Amino acid sequence: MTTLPEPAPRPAADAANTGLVRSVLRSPRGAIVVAFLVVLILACALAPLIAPYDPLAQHLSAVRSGPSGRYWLGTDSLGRDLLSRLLHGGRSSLLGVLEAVVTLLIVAVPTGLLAGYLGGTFDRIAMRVAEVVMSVPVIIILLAVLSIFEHSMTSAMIAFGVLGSSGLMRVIRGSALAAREELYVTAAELMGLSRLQVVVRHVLPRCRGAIIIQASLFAAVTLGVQTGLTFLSLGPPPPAATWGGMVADAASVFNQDAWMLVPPGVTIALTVLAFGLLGDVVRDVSAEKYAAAPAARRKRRSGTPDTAGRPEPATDMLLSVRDLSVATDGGRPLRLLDAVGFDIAAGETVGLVGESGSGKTMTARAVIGLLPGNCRITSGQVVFDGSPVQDLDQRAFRKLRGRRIAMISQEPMAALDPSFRIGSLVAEVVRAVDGIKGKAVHARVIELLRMVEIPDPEAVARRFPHQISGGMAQRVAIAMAIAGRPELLIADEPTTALDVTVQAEILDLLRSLQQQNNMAILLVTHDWGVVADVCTKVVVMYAGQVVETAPTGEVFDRPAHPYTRALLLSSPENTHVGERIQAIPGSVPTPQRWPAGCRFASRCDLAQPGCTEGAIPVKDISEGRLSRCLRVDTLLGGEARR
Ligand SMILES: Nc1ncnc2c1ncn2[C@@H]1O[C@H](COP(=O)(O)OP(=O)(O)OP(=O)(O)O)[C@@H](O)[C@H]1O
Repeated sequence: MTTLPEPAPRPAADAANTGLVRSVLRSPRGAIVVAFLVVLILACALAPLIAPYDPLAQHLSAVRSGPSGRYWLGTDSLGRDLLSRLLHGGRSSLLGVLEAVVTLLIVAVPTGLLAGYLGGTFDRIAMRVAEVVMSVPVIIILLAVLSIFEHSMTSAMIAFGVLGSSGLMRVIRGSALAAREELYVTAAELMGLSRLQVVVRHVLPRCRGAIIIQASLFAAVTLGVQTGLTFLSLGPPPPAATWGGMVADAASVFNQDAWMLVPPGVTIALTVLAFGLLGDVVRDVSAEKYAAAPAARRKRRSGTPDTAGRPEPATDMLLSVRDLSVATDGGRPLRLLDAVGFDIAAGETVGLVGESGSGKTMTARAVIGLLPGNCRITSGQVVFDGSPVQDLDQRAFRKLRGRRIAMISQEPMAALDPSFRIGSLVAEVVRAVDGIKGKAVHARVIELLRMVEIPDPEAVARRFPHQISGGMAQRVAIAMAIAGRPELLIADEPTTALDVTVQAEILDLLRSLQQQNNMAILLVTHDWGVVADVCTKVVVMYAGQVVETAPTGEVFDRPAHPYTRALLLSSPENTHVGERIQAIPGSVPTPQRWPAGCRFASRCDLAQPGCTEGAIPVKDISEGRLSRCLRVDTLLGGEARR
């Protein structure tokens, strides 16, 4: 194995991994806002210690005195010290804001995360409830609460937090929906992490920026509402010091003494501004961070694998897929996989081949129990090590996934969460699949990185995903996949995103891991070179069906389906320099347009009228060879025109 080149550091992406708090503090606006809020909160919290006077004490000899050495901000109409009242009033105001924001977060964060991540019924119910809550007139509810719990600002603020939560819930749901599409979230699921672990570790951090922004804007609005309520004497009754009450006192004597309005007015305005600005700063910093992070999104795929033939699963096989059909949910289900079937023996490498859209990925995902949310298995069986697994619920499947069956994808970089160091990502999987803790985890992480032949694993473990090369990222993804010592590894085009030299290294690595661990591999690929290199058997898929199954050697010599033959002829490996690639005319029909009869007929030069008249049965040609073609005898007899 050749040594991997040292990856060039990519400084532009460093920001992506800097802590959000540190990034906020580094921005001048952020530093000023945070400093202001910290000083204000501390001053109000320490009011009993630092306020110069009792906020209720009346100094009748100094009524409306204006700022002076004795009363820094002056006094009100009863001679009470404005600074002391401001500090004490701030305690109840800021406490009220805290109560509302905490309520908001308690209600909105879990609901939004679960609605976005789980989708389905929970999402629909949560969204309907949110719509109802949003349509409720807030001020009426607050007045009702205050009339029931007289002068209880805490009750009003909790009610306000609940009423405000639907907005934040929808924002978080949107972020969670987007995060759910990230490859690294899928990868975490594939590695066997529980849903809670995936949500807390990979989805929640993606929503963190949105949560902070919305919470700080909500704090600004809450302060305004609360001041309004205390202004109307609906909060703590006089003579208690409140910011709204101070504004009300000042307003009543505004014509005689305008100054009294300045201390509470400026404090309220600055505090509202600070909360609002904090949200802005967090938004800007988050935008920079995510602009720097890898933007790869998981592409939605419509897959259709197949294999038909023997109705009974082979009991001596590690994996036996039989008549597996997958369709979309909903009123008009759309069939995406049609009676797919194939077997994989322990330690065997099977290539799943076909053009884009033929259903390879869907098959792979059905095997590992992670179909897209809108798809489900409608019939057939997936038998793993003798037990049917197609009906297992997610909890039961998680015991298999990452442990006995693992998967790696074609975009390793996108499968690694950019916010965590490599060591931490691998450790997370090790903890989940091995149940070990402490120093043993680090030792296993290094062992795994060594197994995938990463030079200087200690150093690589400390790097972030953007600081390693694509080839090294794929090695890390393989290390995570083999952490649970799987018996079956599904590799979905593991080398597509890599350059040729690195492709060869990764294939070598897969081959050597397979030999060391007797691990079976289902290799999804477009590349006949890869098939020839590592696969013992080939399953060819077209438009949601398996059209041919054959030992690798035989498929190259004598393809038993016109589609396989056309695929081979269109492969660059079969084209000589200066020769045109023999592209297959037309394209794979989408599941909406699958024709009756042979789905390849419109592109096939051997097609005859009988080919389009009805479903084509799978023919057993010889030991290990199946073909879904009526003209297979002609094809194998060499009468084909090309
Ligand atoms: N969630 C989905 N809902 C509806 N159709 C889907 C969904 N995912 C995939 N499909 C459809 O299923 C078919 C097979 O898709 P699949 O991704 O399995 O193909 P593939 O052979 O793996 O292609 P590629 O090599 O491009 O990944 C496509 O027609 C695709 O549009």
